[in-house]
This record gives sequence, C-alpha cells and structure tokens, in this order.
Amino acid sequence: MTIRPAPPTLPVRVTDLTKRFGSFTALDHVSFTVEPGETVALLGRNGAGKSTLIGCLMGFLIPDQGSVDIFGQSVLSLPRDLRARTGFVPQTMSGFTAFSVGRLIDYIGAFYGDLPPIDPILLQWADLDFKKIVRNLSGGQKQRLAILLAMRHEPDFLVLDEPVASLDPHARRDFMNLLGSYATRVGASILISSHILSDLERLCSRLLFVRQGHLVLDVSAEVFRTQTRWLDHSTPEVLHTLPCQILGQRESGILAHGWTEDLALPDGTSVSIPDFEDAFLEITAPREH
Ligand SMILES: Nc1ncnc2c1ncn2[C@@H]1O[C@H](COP(=O)(O)OP(=O)(O)OP(=O)(O)O)[C@@H](O)[C@H]1O
Repeated sequence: MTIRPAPPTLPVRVTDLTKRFGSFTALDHVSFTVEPGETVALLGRNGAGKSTLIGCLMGFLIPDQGSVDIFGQSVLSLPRDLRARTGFVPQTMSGFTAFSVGRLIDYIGAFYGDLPPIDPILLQWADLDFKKIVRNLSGGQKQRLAILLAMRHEPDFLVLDEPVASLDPHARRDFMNLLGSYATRVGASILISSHILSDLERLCSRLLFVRQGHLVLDVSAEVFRTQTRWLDHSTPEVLHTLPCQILGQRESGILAHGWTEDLALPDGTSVSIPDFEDAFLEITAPREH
C-alpha cells in the first residue's frame, strides 16, 4: 500500500481578499484559514459572494486585492503536484458532454497519474452507468458524476459549490454521510457551500457566514452551538451593553454571540437557544456595513 505523504502546511490561507466586477464589490477584504481536517461551511444568501470566493480559492478568478494560498503557495502559481491534491465540485457540470461516463472518468483520472481503483463506496453511491453519454444523464446523475470526478483521486482539500442541489433526499443524505467518512478517513479539509442548512449543521466543524461580500462571522460549529443565544428583555436596550457580538435583533431582544453560563445578565433576561435556520436568517440579512 502506498503511504500518502502529509500535505505541506496549512491547506488554505485567504488574506484580505477583494474581488470586484466593474464597480461592484463582490468580496470585500475577506480573510480566513482552513486548518487540516476541518470541514468548513460557507453560508450566505443568494448573491452573497460564495461562488466568487470559491472561484478565487480555486484560482479561476483573479483577486483585485489580497491573496489565496493553498498548501502554502499562491493558488495562481500552484505547482501541479499540489493542484492534484485539490478537488472541486462545481455548481453545474459542463464540458466533455459527448464522452461516455467511463471515458470521462478515465480521461480526467489520467491527469492524476497512476490512480488506484475508485473507492467502492464512492462508486456504489454514484450509481452511474459507465456506458451512458454524459449529455444524456439526468441533472442529479451529472451532479453525482461531478462529485465522483472531484473525489476519486482523494484530494486533501475538497471544495464543493452547492453539490447537492439536484440530488434526491436519499442521494443527498447518503452523500453527506459519505463526505463525513471521507474527511475522517483521508484527513481531508473540506469547504462546502449549500443552502441545505441542516446538512451543514450536521457535517461541518466550522462556519463561515458571508453577507454582501463581507465575512461577518468565522466560528467553530461547537462555539456557535454553545455561545449563540437569543437574549430577550422587556427593555431590550439594556442588552446592548453586554460583552457579546450582536448577530441580529428582534423586538424583544438580540441574537448574541459570546454568551456563556456565567455571563452576568440584567435581571429579567430570558435566554433561549436559536434554531440554526433562524440564526442564519438573522446573520445574513442584508444591512448597511
Ligand atoms: N462575472 C460577473 N460579473 C458581474 N457580477 C458578477 C459576476 N459574477 C458574480 N457577480 C455578482 O457578484 C455577486 C456574488 O455572486 P456569487 O455568484 O458569488 O453569489 P453566491 O453567494 O454564490 O450566490 P448563490 O447562492 O445564488 O449561488 C452577485 O451580485 C453577482 O451578480
């Protein structure tokens, strides 16, 4: 059995990334890192800048300012051996549609040199007829193929841009399980954007919330779960002086991040655990920056 050498250094370092399209700023001074073995959720409303960020991460888009390093080197001049340790599942699969499934898998696989046989669990999940022509596959089958193509060489850093949008609930649930076991088995880092919040909540160890091109919250899933609370009070203004980050507001109170059991709260404050979807709606709601 071949021993995989550990990937060098940090999988991802994004520093002060700004991307404009004409006069429109799609990403505004975004910085974060992805540590080895982390499973990171990229969360935001439509148009928040998730795909733009992924485009910059993969080196498809050139930033106007700032940088993206993958395994310690600029993504814009990433050596072939390091690029081969990344994988990407696009929102929609295009190109090579006249190939048969089997031919396309072999063709793409050849770029990675001598690959072992496809992991039987991945192969079974994808459930594809290798003789079918790619253009004749259903939307969900194309998505399974894109996932198989991105994962078959077992990348150390896998990026997925809304990978489950066309999958039926069975395929989606099985895929999220497969992704979780893959991350554990390979020790891979994963960055995934999706609007299926329950999937992200279950799978991810870290959450990146993007709002109007700004990274507004970068937090471990565990810290988010234990330290984000609705705090309500008959005079909600008294809550504004607490040493918490205010993620959102409602008539009776605030969505506070930084809550702990021993935080001294004004008398009469009620504390409740937010639903993940409600928290998402609050954090990503458009507002003045
Ligand atoms: N090539 C482009 N030219 C002009 N504007 C663009 C371009 N690409 C993206 N944008 C704009 O940048 C913003 C962010 O788009 P992006 O595709 O990154 O959003 P997203 O968060 O991935 O959204 P969704 O959830 O709908 O996929 C949007 O307002 C979009 O219209």
